[in-house]
Amino acid sequence: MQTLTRGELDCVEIHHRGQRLVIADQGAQVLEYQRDGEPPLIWLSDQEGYRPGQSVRGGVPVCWPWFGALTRNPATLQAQYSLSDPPAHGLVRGLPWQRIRQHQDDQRVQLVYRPASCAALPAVPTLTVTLDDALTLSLHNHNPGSSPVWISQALHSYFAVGDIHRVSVQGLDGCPYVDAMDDWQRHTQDAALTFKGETDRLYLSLPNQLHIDDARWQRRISLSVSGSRSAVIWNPWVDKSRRLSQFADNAWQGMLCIETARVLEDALCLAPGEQHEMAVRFVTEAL
Ligand SMILES: O=P(O)(O)OC[C@H]1O[C@H](O)[C@H](O)[C@@H](O)[C@@H]1O
Repeated sequence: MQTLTRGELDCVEIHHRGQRLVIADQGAQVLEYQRDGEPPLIWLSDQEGYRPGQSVRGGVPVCWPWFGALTRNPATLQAQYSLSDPPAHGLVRGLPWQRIRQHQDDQRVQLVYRPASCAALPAVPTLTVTLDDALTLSLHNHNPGSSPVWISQALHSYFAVGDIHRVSVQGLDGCPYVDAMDDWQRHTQDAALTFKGETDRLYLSLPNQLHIDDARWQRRISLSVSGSRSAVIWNPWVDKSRRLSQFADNAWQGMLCIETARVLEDALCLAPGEQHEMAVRFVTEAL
């Protein structure tokens, strides 16, 4: 394990059992993850400035304690805040986090992160990053207060793909989703998901495994999930790519976000003293 900087951000780089992982302290954001002999598994923008206070475009930003626009969240969750201009994706992705524990042996490396200050946060988030023969991210919530707390969240994972036109997502068949590109209407997924334009959907009632089949790179990425039944699937396609910060005009062709989440009616309500854990493990195999 070694420390390094990317732009103005402090990071750690880990090499373990044929894998390379880079994590920024800011936001406890995984930036890079690659397995020897494979293309990157996690996508990272080549237009990134790595600035304090600004979420890095790519990697795995932690969206917490709300996902997306606050106004798209359940009313009980919105009512917890009186901010004039609440940021998209919550409060912590541009904050400094601290490494509060770390462990390394021959089998695994584990790093545990928490925001440097939780005083202004509604609960306490902890991100555990575990690298054994694969990468597992686990987002833990604890409500230490005396009132219930509503939270929506996502591990906003940007996956690297060979060509988005030749990608399909398996495991969604029959699942309901809300389509942000269709006036937030509800639909039901029929068959595998393929990509033919801007895609921004919130899926519900998911199974605990999804697969990204990448025909160009002949690779399947499997996501094994616990503590979550929802995910956001996003590709900005042509026009939105031009409007996005830190994002090349053609970058949409080589990325896909599947964001393990607790959104919409899958949002969390933590009773006083309650804890919750949501985890996702990324495994690859040849197609
Ligand atoms: O630009 P950001 O705030 O990082 O958001 C990037 C994207 O995140 C999610 O996937 C949302 O569903 C999209 O609507 C949004 O464009």
